[in-house]
Amino acid sequence: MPETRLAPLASPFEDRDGDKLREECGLFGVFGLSDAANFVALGLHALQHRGQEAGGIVTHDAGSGFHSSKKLGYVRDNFTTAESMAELPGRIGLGHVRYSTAGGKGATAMRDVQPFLADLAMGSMALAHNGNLTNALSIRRELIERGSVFNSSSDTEAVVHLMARGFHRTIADRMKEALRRVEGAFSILCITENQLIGCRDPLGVRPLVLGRLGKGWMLASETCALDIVGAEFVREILPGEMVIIDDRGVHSSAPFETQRPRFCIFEHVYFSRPDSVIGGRSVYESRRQIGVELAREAPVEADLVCAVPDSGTPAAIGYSQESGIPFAMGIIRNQYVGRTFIEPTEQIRNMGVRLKLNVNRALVRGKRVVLVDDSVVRGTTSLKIKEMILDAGAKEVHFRIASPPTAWPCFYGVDTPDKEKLLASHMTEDEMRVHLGVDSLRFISLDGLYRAVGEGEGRDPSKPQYCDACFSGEYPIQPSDMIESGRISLKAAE
Ligand SMILES: O=P(O)(O)OC[C@H]1O[C@H](OP(=O)(O)OP(=O)(O)O)[C@H](O)[C@@H]1O
Ligand SMILES: NC(=O)CC[C@H](N)C(=O)O
Ligand code: SF4
Ligand SMILES: [Mg+2]
Repeated sequence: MPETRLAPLASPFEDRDGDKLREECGLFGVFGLSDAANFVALGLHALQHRGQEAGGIVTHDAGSGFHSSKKLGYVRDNFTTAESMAELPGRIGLGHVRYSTAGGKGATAMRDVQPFLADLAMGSMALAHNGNLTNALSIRRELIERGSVFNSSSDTEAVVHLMARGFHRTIADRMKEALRRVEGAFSILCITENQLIGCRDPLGVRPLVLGRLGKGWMLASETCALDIVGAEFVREILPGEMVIIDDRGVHSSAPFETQRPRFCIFEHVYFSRPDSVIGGRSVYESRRQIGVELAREAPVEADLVCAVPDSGTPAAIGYSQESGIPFAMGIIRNQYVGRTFIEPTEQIRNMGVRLKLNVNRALVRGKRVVLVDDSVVRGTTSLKIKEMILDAGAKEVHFRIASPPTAWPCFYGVDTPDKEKLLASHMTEDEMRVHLGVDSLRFISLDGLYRAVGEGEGRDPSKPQYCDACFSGEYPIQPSDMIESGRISLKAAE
């Protein structure tokens, strides 16, 4: 018989060292609509940018109980046929698209794909998570010692086991009890045989919104997922709030001690879709405004403003509007390359961004070009694009970046390279300019970014309004597992 081994205990929360800032996960839950799985599949499709490794849907049908389907890859390839939907009957549904932040290196293993379906003493439930738990490893260790048998290498599974071992009588109360024990960032959805439950961590690091369609309710990571099914946006779930949705409506409670919210500012910069609305602000408008602030902070004489598409586009438009320099499509994106393009051979891997982006040679020849991108992480994209654009005959290249230098890793649901691989962790802005070989390079200031997302006075250093740890190194939640294992030493932890 072939041997089956679970990953060794130490591996689940190793630094995954992705190449880039990888997105997070997307959540979509439906209550009270027949064929809920159809809505879930559409909602997940709208949230595909948040995770492309895998997707899963669990439904509950009053007659036949729970049904689950979990697959690696895109929603469009796995959940679009009538047959795949027929396997998921019921009027309660929960879906998840995943980009892993915990678990073994490499591609997502099937056993880590969410939602997790579990039988508890009082009934079955399915649970899905966006975020990352910073004390999952120590909880896992403790629970394994007490006899829990973990089936995945995901941090999220700790919540399931805490719920299974809880003292309370209802699933919602068990969930509260479990979530009071975990630390980190979480927007979590859970379905039972008669409820859809949603909860945001006390700091509200990750998003979660409530929508309504006819007699049905929805909870989703972003409003763009409500739009795709024609649902009305009702409101955001508040930081630290739990909502329980059943046939009588939506019931809200506050299971945690109140804390000052610290929403992830990078959601505004990059992760969320530009057609989503966060905190009453259009993401597109925030990004355009970042471009406006950048043009004020870092003007330059040039002939064209071009975006590194797609995520740099709204900021490039803002830069152009404020500076008066015309916006043009100097870089064209191949729409058929996903965010995680399969790079089968070394030779193809080396082509890197060329697979996705190409320079509009006729346009940029002889021009002084301002290039606007949302972020510089390792600098790989910027380096390649600069080469391509100079090769096409541009006279000057000026990079303008719509976020401050990314110098610190994220522990709250975004997979980041090791700190030393982040260009900004060991280079000043000017050293980066020399490294990238461009005529000028400027990042938006942290204050400028705060202003662009609606904080007119900028960042309040005594009470920052957002999580901005990847720029500031000020972590609002201790990454306990990482500190305990000696893998990081942080400003905040020193
Ligand atoms: O400095 P780097 O390490 O190259 O990382 C920064 C780049 O990575 C992201 O783009 P990516 O190509 O990953 O995806 P996108 O299509 O979502 O912009 C981001 O938008 C930057 O362009
Ligand atoms: N990116 C995320 O939000 C991931 C959720 C969870 N930590 C996982 O790895 O599956
Ligand atoms: S560290 Fe950065 S990416 Fe992570 S939650 Fe905070 S702001 Fe967002
Ligand atoms: Mg990009």
